[in-house]
Amino acid sequence: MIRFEQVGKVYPDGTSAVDGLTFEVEKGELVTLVGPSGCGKTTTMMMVNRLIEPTSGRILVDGEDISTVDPVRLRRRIGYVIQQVGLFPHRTVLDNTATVPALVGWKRDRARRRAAELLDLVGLDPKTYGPRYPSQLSGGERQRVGVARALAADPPVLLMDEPFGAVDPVVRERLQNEFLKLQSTVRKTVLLVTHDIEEAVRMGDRIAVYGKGRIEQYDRPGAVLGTPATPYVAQFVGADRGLKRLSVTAIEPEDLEEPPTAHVGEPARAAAERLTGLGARWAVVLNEEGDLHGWVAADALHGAGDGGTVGGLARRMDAWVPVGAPLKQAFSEMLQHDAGWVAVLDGARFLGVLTPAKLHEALRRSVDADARGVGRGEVSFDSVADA
Ligand SMILES: Nc1ncnc2c1ncn2[C@@H]1O[C@H](COP(=O)(O)OP(=O)(O)OP(=O)(O)O)[C@@H](O)[C@H]1O
Repeated sequence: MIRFEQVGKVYPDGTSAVDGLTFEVEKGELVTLVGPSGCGKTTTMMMVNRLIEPTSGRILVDGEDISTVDPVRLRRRIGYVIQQVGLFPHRTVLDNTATVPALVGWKRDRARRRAAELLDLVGLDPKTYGPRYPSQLSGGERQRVGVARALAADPPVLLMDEPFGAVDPVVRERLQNEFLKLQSTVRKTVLLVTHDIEEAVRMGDRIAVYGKGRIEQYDRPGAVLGTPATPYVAQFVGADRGLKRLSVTAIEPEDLEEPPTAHVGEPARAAAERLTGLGARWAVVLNEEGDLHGWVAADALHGAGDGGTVGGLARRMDAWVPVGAPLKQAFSEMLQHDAGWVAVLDGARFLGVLTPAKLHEALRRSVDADARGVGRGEVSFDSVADA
């Protein structure tokens, strides 16, 4: 989809920004370009929409050498999101979002309808936010408008330069998650520039780690963390790269334990006896549909009088994550709620719990899979126990 062939850029003052860049981004893939300041990430990106022209090599988009494509026509196919967002201060959020469709000749009504759809998609209610001006938004909201605007004309390619750089870490993580969710539905071909290795491994299907003006390693996040190609990459990803793996390893159903369960309507006495028989100190409480209701302590069940039900003694389960979430999120929930385990849900349905021991196993399996260069799902569970 985007192909760099021996691309180089020397600025007029003689600065060589990048040299011999050769890599390919597949259709629907999100590639992060990561590296320290001045290593050539932005130059790389701006060559794709011809805001900067390479001095050697060529870039192909969809098989077409872009030096032969009219820049204006090219940019219609390429959405661009930058850190400073660059919204027009005197236009409403709705009109800002409708800018590109209007530019490419859509009728005003159609452009605005599309803009409203896009605002909705990035989590901003068009009725509330559409009429506002950019100065009436928070930094995170402005950033979302930037993303909506870039997507408005439905370009197949999206360039994002430090798109979440201007907001605090909490908002940043939320925006990253929202964008990943969005990307899983819109499947754009994305180049995302960041200097933050954590962001690069979280967001990227593949990562290009830049040294000065060149790519030191181009691979899946797990491989970059697991087997850094050069000492430079190892230093850049940091000594705590094992921890960073928590961000890129998803919780899968086979990671889960099945704890004792009890049902909302079940008599407390019966549940208490069952837990004693199992030697369990607590149980997960489910409703009739198998959805999570909460949890209950064995002590509480034992203390209940006749006629008490499990539902009456159940407590809310605060520590839970959706299946497929990264291990880091599960770990963070455990710490935040001082819990020894987290519930894992598929929608509302209870799938099981993740314990610290299982979390460790999942991490080991992910290391194992990357060491062998195979997908995680193809590694048998036994191989971890043997490792
Ligand atoms: N117009 C220019 N003229 C001369 N040199 C430039 C120009 N623009 C960028 N450079 C230089 O090219 C190199 C790469 O810059 P670039 O902006 O691509 O890096 P970057 O990795 O995006 O950095 P940052 O993370 O700080 O934005 C740097 O040494 C920079 O000083």
